Amino acid sequence: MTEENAAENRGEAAVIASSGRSAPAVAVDVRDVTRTFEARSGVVHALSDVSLQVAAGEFVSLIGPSGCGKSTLLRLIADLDQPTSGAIEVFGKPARTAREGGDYGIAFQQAGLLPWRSVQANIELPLELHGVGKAARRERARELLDMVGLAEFAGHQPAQLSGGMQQRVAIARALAEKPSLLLMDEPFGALDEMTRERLQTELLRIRADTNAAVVFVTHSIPEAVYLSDRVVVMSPRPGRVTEIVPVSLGRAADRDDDLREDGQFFDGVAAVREALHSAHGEPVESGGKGVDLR
Ligand SMILES: Nc1ncnc2c1ncn2[C@@H]1O[C@H](COP(=O)(O)OP(=O)(O)OP(=O)(O)O)[C@@H](O)[C@H]1O
Repeated sequence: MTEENAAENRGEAAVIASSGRSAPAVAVDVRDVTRTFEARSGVVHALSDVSLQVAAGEFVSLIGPSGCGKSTLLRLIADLDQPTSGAIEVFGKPARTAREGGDYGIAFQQAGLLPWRSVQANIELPLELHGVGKAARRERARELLDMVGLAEFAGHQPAQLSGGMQQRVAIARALAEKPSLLLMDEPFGALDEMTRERLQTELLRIRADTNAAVVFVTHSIPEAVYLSDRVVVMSPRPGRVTEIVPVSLGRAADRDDDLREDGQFFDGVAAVREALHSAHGEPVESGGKGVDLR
């Protein structure tokens, strides 16, 4: 794929950014990052010399076997943890500054909603923490509830919603501050296949509307291919980036459910599958630990 095609796939934000008229073209810049943990059993080398750039407006998935450091990398980008060595910048700023400035929203596998707050109050929470006034908070929450199709459930408690609905609330909350970057760690991992597909399509639409860059951790190859501009394939621990597979399925706004039965989609799935198996040093026929080949 040519750079122009890649830029086109990444969407307008990257194009605007590369022309120098808008925000920095690079949303995330990870340089030579290593993370080791001191565990009881000894030193755990979670990440080794990882470098990765994500452009503004680009959707990048991280895929690799269980324990290869995907969540660790996401947490480092989010400034929830610090690298042992190396550096991370988010929109040209240290990760901490980006966190304090609310430059990114974050969503995990468990929706993580506060059970005692209503759906609307959960969505308003990041705005409340940053001192946004009541009327503005309410208006933004209403917009987001519309966006994720939950306007009627504003006053419900999280426990009254299904898992998929709760995850939509979590995505709405992550979008509350109009972040230019979304960090998502297996956000659809706990959902049934139908709900998962629906939310994938919804995420594509939200991304087309907001032009946010996304770093998305998943175990599912089809999910990574359906959503991404590029799929970053990681090796078993210590996690390294072994290959970056470009996906040529067009802009988020042009992707829909029919794509799941398209030859180009299957080609993308095959390319990621092969890259994963090379990273494991395994023949393509066998399943990789912790990776969903469906
Ligand atoms: N706080 C910690 N202390 C010790 N070891 C840790 C810590 N956090 C992560 N690890 C180890 O680092 C490695 C990478 O973990 P991480 O959760 O990033 O992997 P992952 O690729 O996200 O795994 P999975 O796909 O199973 O969620 C694992 O071996 C894990 O046990």
